[in-house]
Amino acid sequence: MTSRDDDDAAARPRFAANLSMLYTDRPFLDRFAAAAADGFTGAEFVSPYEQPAAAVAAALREAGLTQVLFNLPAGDWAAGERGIACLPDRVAEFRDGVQRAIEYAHALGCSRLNCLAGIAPAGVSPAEAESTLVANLQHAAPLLADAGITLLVEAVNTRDVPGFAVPTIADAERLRQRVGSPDLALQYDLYHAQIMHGDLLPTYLRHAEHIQHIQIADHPGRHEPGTGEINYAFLLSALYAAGYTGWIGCEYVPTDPAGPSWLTEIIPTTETARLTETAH
Ligand SMILES: O=C(O)[C@H](O)C(=O)CO
Ligand SMILES: [Mg+2]
Repeated sequence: MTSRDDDDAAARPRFAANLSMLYTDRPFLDRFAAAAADGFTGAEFVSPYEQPAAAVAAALREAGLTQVLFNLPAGDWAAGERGIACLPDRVAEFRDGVQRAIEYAHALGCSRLNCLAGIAPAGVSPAEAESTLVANLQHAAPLLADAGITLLVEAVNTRDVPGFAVPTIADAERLRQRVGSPDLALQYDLYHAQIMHGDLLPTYLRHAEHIQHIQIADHPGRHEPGTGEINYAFLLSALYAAGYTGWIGCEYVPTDPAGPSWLTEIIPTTETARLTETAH
């Protein structure tokens, strides 16, 4: 497995709008067209399951977007759940969710699904939560691979989500190795990584071989690039110069009433790409 997205050999950024965070002033199915009008070519979101798959597929098709990613069913989001994969008493629900996710992914032509590990509840030891997570991923990864879908696991920062079972990408990589499946890859969310440890480009380079999807937002605030401390002009150039050819999921809370003008302002340049050579 490599970090390269084999369906597109050209090293140029491709941006997917996260429709759970962007365009939230309109109904979910209307967000696809809004994203396309603003220049996004892909879509991702937390969960399509509240809508019939055919309705989501029609909105995607009419907008001319590629469905890049969504999550396996992640529990009761409104109640604060952020995945159920590490919960020992939810294994049957997790496994049902894998089948449901495959159906939606096929309807949407989506080839990546993210597993949110969840928050280990009080009364469950870290060892038991991790064994549950490992067994669930060992169950899901080959099923998805047979369906033509790559399973990803994402680290989420523990300031926003206290107790999240996979806090850093190094933890995600240890988990990937323990699962031992060639069909499990990593999702690298730069916002979460900035909060947990920073060192964003060297961290990418350390794990590049297994990273199949990247998400972005600035910090602090989780707003669009250009609003905080992360130098996305440099980073995006450097990621692609280092061989990443996948999608960039734009998973941020927008503040600019004019829309995503940063998309045309942050354009990777050969000058910043050159700097990656010294970043290893
Ligand atoms: O929280 C995240 O970063 C995940 O990517 C997600 O899907 C929940 O928004
Ligand atoms: Mg994310």
